[in-house]
Amino acid sequence: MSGGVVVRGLSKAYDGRAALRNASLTAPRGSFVALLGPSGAGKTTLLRCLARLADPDGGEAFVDGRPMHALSGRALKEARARIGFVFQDFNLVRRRSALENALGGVLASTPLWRVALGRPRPDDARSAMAALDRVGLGDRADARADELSGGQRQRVAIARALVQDTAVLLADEPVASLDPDSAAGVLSLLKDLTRERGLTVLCSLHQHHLARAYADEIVVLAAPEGDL
Ligand SMILES: Nc1ncnc2c1ncn2[C@@H]1O[C@H](COP(=O)(O)OP(=O)(O)OP(=O)(O)O)[C@@H](O)[C@H]1O
Repeated sequence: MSGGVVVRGLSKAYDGRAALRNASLTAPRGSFVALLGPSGAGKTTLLRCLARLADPDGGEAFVDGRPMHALSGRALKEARARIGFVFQDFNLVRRRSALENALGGVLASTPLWRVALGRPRPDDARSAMAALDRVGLGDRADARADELSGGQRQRVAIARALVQDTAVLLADEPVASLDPDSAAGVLSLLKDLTRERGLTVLCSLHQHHLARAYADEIVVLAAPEGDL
C-alpha cells in the first residue's frame, strides 16, 4: 500500500444511525483532495475515522500506508502521531506561544522532564522556528496563540504538522471561520506544501469555489440515509 490516503467502504454509525455509509476515496501522495458534501454527510466522521479518533464499524482506512482501521495500542499511537490535524476551531493551546504550539508536534517523543521544564531539545526548537518561518510567522514566534488572528492560528497548526514531519494532513473545515483573504492564504499554503514536500492533504470544505480553486481532486460525500 503506497502513501497518501486510501478509504474503502468505510462505515460508521452512532446509536444505530448511519453517520457514514460505505465511503471510498483515494488521495494520492502529494495531492490536495477536498471533501465536500451537505451538512451531516459524514465529512468530520470520515476524518475522525481516518485518525481513529472514532472507530469505524466496517471498511478500511489507510494513512501513509498504515491500516488505521486495524491498528491498536502502541502501533496506533505511533501512527496517529504522524498525522497532522487542522480543525475549524483552532486546536491550539491558547495561552502558549506560537513556538510552543508548533513544538507540540514533537511533544509525544519528548522526555517528560523537558516538557515540564519547558526546555525543548535544541534541534526541535530549530525545526519549530523553521516551520513558523515557512508558514510566514517567524516574527510572531513569541506571540500567544490567543493574540493571533484566525488565519495566523491555522498557520501555526500547519507549522505544528510540519514539525511533526507528518506525511498526511487532515483538515476539518480549516477556513470556515476565516475571512476570504485569510482563507485563500491558508489553502494556498496547504497546496504549496503538497508540491514542496509531497504532503497529502485531505480537507473538508463547505465552499465549492474554494475546492475548485485549490484542490487537485474533489470528493463529494452524499448524506447516508436511514438507520443501519
Ligand atoms: N459523536 C457523535 N455522536 C452521535 N452522532 C454523531 C456524532 N458525531 C456525528 N454524529 C452524527 O453523524 C452524522 C454525520 O456528522 P458529521 O459531523 O460527520 O457530518 P459533516 O458532514 O462533517 O457535517 P458538517 O458539514 O455539518 O460539519 C450527523 O448526523 C451527526 O449528527
